[in-house]
Formats: sequence, C-alpha cells, structure tokens
Amino acid sequence: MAGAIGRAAVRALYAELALHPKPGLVSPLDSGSHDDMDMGTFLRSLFALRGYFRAIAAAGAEGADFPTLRELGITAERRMLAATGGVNTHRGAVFGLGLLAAAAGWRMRRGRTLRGNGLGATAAALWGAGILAAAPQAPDSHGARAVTRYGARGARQEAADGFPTLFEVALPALDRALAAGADPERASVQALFSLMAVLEDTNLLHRGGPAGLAFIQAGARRFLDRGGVFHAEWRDEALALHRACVVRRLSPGGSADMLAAAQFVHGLRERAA
Ligand SMILES: CC(C)(COP(=O)(O)OP(=O)(O)OC[C@H]1O[C@@H](n2cnc3c(N)ncnc32)[C@H](O[C@H]2O[C@H](COP(=O)(O)OP(=O)(O)OP(=O)(O)O)[C@@H](O)[C@H]2O)[C@@H]1O)[C@@H](O)C(=O)NCCC(=O)NCCS
Ligand SMILES: Nc1ncnc2[nH]cnc12
Repeated sequence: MAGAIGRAAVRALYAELALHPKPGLVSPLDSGSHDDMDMGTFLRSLFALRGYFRAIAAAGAEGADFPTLRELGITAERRMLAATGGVNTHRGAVFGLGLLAAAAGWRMRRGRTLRGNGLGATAAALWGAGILAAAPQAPDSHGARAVTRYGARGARQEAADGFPTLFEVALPALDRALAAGADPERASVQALFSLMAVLEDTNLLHRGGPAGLAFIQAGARRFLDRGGVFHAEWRDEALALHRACVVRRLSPGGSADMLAAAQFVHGLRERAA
C-alpha cells in the first residue's frame, strides 16, 4: 500500500512538471521565470524523493506523530538540495504532498474512503496542531517572510486547515473539466489556473509583492472567465500569460505544488474506485 501511494505521488509530480503551458513555471519547453533550474533539475529532485513518499505513507499508516513526519520531511529536503546543487525545487511538495501521502496511508490502512475532503480532514485532525506549533524550520524563509510581511496564508496554514484550496477549488475544477470532456492535459491547465486565481502563493509575494500576486490572480481569473480551456484560443491565452510572467519574473510555485497534490488525490481515487 505505501509503495502504491509513493508511486502515485511521484507520478503526480512528474505530470505537473510535464504539463505545458504553465505560466512562469518550469516545463519541458522552457524554464519559465527561473534562471537556476530546468526540467533536468526537477527530474534529479524527483529521483532523490522516490523513497520519501513511500516512507511517509508507511509512517502515516502506523499512526506516526507530527515530529516523526517532520523528521522524514527534513531528511527528504536535504536529499533534494543535495540532488539539485542547493536549488529548492520541491520544498512545498515535500511538505504538502508528504502530509497527504501520510494521510492516505492512515486512511487506507483503516479502510476509510478517499472521497470528499477525507485526506485533508485527516491531515488537519492528526497533525494540524503540530504543524502550527512547530517552530518554523527557517524563520527567514521566503514563505515565512511573506506571511509576516503581508499576513498571507502560507503553506503551513493551508495544510493545518486541511488543504481547503486543494479540496474546494483544485479538485472540483479538475473533476468538472474532465466530466465536460477535457483531456487530462487541458483539465490540469484548468485546475492550475483555478488555483492561481485564488491561492495566496507566498512565492509570488516573495518575488513580486502584493502587486505580483494580484497580477497573476487577475490574469488567471480573466482566462477562466473567457471559458478557460474550453475557449478555442485557450492555448494562446495561456501562453500570453506565461510570457507576461517571464517578463515580470513571476512564478506561481505554490499553485504548481497544489496542482500536483490534486493530481495525486485524483489518481489515488481512480485506482481505489
Ligand atoms: C513548512 C515548510 C514547507 C516551510 O514553509 P515556509 O512557508 O516557511 O517557506 P518556504 O521555504 O517559502 O516554502 C514553502 C513552499 O510552499 C509552497 N507554497 C507557497 N505558497 C503556498 C500556499 N499558499 N499554499 C501551499 N503551498 C505554498 C512553495 O513551494 C514552491 O515554491 C518553491 C520555490 O520557492 P523559493 O525557494 O522561494 O524559490 P524562488 O522564488 O525560485 O527563489 P529565488 O530564486 O527568488 O531565490 C518550489 O520549490 C515549490 O515547491 C513555497 O516555497 C518547510 O520548509 C518545513 O517545515 N519543512 C520541513 C518539514 C517537512 O517538510 N515536513 C513534511 C512532512 S510533515
Ligand atoms: N514546474 C515548476 N516550476 C517552478 N517551480 C515549481 N514548483 C513546483 N513545480 C514547479
């Protein structure tokens, strides 16, 4: 079971990386707004993280406490940084997707459904208090600074609350697009833009301040209001926002992590059905 959860996590991260167009983000076609990483950097990171998602799913199944999960996460982060030469490719995913993999282990071991927001509710109930109580690993991280300076809900608050943006925005957008006939690529772009329209992404705040965050949110909202991936010109419109992000050096890394999380939950549900 833990092996299947781990494979689903790596598959989801790969699907996010392979997707194109993704405004400002790294894809097989280009490095978006990033000078220090490309597709190869992400692949090395993914390779280094394979064992982590299986291990944290197994720990979750055993009912591990938050400090145990956190230790696994910190070790995985170290491995990621060693594999990428110090570049942060997957820190948000190590944290968020790691917690969701642990929650999947806990629920599957106990025969609980993966439907609805069950995984988020489990993560919040078992580890939410620990997440908020833990001293920040790096008090001067980009995320921590954006939370302090702008009062943003960062990755920790999102996880402690049971990933509301994932379960209330990204997964419904993915499911609706698939049900309306979009293929997995288009449905994933729709889910990504749905996230970008609402997520308080601390990456955007770090690089562009409140104006940078507002620019992305407005651009994503405009794309969705025109019909999103069901608009005939959707690819050109998504590419136009990509180019505008690159000019401004903006990159919605938090939304990319949440997209991978949505693909992970969707994939697990499909296999359980
Ligand atoms: C709890 C931690 C994850 C630390 O979080 P914190 O907020 O203190 O700090 P960050 O180091 O900024 O990492 C948070 C990452 O989470 C993603 N994110 C951002 N906003 C949100 C959001 N609203 N909801 C969910 N997730 C969000 C985002 O990840 C992506 O961005 C990464 C690139 O970021 P950065 O390094 O800032 O890069 P650049 O802009 O490229 O920098 P420059 O080039 O300009 O220098 C990319 O990797 C994506 O993943 C945020 O980065 C945590 O560190 C922690 O406690 N970890 C240890 C414990 C653990 O992992 N446990 C797991 C199981 S419990
Ligand atoms: N594809 C991507 N590009 C840049 N940052 C990211 N963080 C997570 N996925 C990413």
